[in-house]
Amino acid sequence: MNGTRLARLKDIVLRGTSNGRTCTRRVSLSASVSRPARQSSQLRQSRNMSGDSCGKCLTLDNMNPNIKVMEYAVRGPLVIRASAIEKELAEGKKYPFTEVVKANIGDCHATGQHPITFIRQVLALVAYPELLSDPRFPDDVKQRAKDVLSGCRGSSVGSYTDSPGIEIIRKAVAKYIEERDAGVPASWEDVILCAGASDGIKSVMKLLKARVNNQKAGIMIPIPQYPLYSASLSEFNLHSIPYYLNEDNNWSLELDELVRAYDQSKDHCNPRGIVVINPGNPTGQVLTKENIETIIKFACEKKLFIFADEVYQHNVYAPNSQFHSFKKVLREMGPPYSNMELASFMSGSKGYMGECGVRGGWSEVINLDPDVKAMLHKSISAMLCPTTFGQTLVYCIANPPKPGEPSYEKYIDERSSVLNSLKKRAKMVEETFNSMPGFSCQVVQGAMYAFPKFEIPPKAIEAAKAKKQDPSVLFAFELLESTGICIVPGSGFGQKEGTYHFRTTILPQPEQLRSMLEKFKQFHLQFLKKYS
Ligand SMILES: Cc1ncc(COP(=O)(O)O)c(C=O)c1O
Repeated sequence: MNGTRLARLKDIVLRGTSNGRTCTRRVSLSASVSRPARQSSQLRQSRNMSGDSCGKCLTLDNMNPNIKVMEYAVRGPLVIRASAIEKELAEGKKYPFTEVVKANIGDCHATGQHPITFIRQVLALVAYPELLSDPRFPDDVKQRAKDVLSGCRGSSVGSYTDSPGIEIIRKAVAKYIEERDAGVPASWEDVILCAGASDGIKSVMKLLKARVNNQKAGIMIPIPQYPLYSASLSEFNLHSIPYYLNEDNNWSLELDELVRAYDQSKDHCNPRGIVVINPGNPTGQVLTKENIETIIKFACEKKLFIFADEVYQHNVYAPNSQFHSFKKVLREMGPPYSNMELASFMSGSKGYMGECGVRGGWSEVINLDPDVKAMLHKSISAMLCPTTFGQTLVYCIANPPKPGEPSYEKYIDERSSVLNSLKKRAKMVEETFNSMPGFSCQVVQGAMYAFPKFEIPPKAIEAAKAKKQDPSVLFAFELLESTGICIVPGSGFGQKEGTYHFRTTILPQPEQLRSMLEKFKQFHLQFLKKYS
């Protein structure tokens, strides 16, 4: 048969022996593979099976190198150790503490936050529509559940939905955005529902080509950053261009630094985008409108795609801070800025909802070239659809109880109680760290974290060096082993050379947080003594 002729192949079954046992493997080959390619593939497979006795096809040597270089500190080695300690405690092993406090991750319900009743009731009804006639559920809850079910094929959340999400929910999100942005129009066709903001961010980021004009494409990211960004950039083989937030000015984002970072990156990459996290994680700063205008002007001049991570838009605590969406500011600036490409991201995991495990969020992507937009939709369609529970959560956020509806008062009560308590905890954390010797903690204006700077004694730095660890990692491990408190070392987010930080959430409930901070203080004194 002609070697170049394409042959249509069915699945083939390969047989080999392993330790005397016969093993069989079904290998699905692509629909059109040239005959020589097929023969050599068969040969490789059979060699592997007989020679390497059913050895692994996928090894560290031949796997995707981009995944190997990925790091995600929020769930890194420290957290693995914390989980191991938790198990050991449950099995009766003795530690100088009785519980592990997971202050490493913004997982609200895991640290005792109560779910919002309205959200859970709507989720319950869409899951089990028989309850629609149950008098314990208020009418507005029933109506929201019916709305969602009417958008589901077969009136069941067990069906796939359109890939960008259920149309009535996308329309509700567009309306919500318009109201949030004081009437600046939003099109439902620019809204894409996603399985958490992480999913939305990655879907847009993967549109960027990894190499442009023979150079790696680069994305500007804040330092400190939320490690999803560095991890995703590694995964997509894109270059990180770090720009530093100014800690001395409450983690402000300054133009000079953007220009420096951009100019220095030009030798080794082709800058294509900029990520801004507002309110900031891990730094908790809330950008002013003027600040956002400056960033937009910079991005316009340098032709950068803007990724506005706005998942903490409900979490603003400082009395003189206010959330301004990038979309609103950009539209109000008029042309050419109002025509810039922007993707903004929102999540059901944060805010007053804290429904991290439900996996719901949205992206609003504006001014995209229509052909690119078609590609984005094609790309997400390969993943079928975001979860219907995640979409239902989004519907509850976008269409919450209105004044006069039966759930309204309880909803407002629960929502304000979560947000007011977070505000108090933000203050408590900031004040405690600022009272500790060698610590400085900026005002937690928003989000769910504090990122204090602290001094580490030279002997501890040497001890860390001997272990090939960043000193912030040594501190965090010792804190965990002595107190059960799990935080994330500053090195996981990026920190200026010679400075040491860590990130803690403000999420433990007030009593637990108070006791955690007390233990933290005592540990710190012991640490200073140990390494003095
Ligand atoms: C800044 C930021 N962006 C995105 C996410 C991801 O959120 P989600 O749970 O919606 O994927 C997080 C989660 O902590 C975050 O802090």
